[in-house]
Amino acid sequence: MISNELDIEPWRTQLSQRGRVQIRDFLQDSAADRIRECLEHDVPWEVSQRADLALEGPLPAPGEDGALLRAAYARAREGFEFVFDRYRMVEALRDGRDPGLLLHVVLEFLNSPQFIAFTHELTGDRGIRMVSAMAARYRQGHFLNAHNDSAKDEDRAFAYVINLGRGWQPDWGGQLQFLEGGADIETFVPYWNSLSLFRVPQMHQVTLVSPWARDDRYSIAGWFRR
Ligand SMILES: O=C(O)CCC(=O)C(=O)O
Ligand SMILES: [Fe+2]
Repeated sequence: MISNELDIEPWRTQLSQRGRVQIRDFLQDSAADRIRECLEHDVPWEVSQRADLALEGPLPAPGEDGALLRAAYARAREGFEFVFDRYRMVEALRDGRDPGLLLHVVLEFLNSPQFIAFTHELTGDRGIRMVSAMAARYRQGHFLNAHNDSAKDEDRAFAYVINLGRGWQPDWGGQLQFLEGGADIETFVPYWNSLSLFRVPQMHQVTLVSPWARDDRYSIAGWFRR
């Protein structure tokens, strides 16, 4: 599934020195295409909002989610906020939902001995023993404000994002932006089939996807966990 042309060494060095790296052309083209097809056509998406605001009912159709977005923007003025669509891969596989969905195979691959060995080699952290995953779809106007990915009940060593928005352009928004003291220190544009990887905890955000973005910002993301 991972590109055969990937030379890990320079990325390992950059990751250990800077704590973050973006690797282009990460998956084999055919794997990226197939996963993207699944994300676009087969995944039963749900709205992801702050848990204390759990939205009732079905996902609003694109263009009919204006009220939801306006309310989230108002709350974002006051504190941490996010809106995007997600599919919880770990829970879905565990609960036997959506049999035959390609994402189940992806989750199994991410937890295969081969991929865990790859995480050890790339990060130098041999304590990593599992990879969590969720699929995400940021449509126009979606965002995820600053947070650091630390969790009380999970030992997250690194966060990863496999980006599957086609032909992504810098002016389409949806950038993964790293922050220090409230200022941006580095920005990763979510280019097609790139892997963004960074040490946790680290402040970061996903900026608003532009109204003129010609694709949705699809991704598979999660954590390399100890
Ligand atoms: O999609 C991204 O680039 C980052 C997503 C993220 O920060 C998260 O889901 O915690
Ligand atoms: Fe995050």
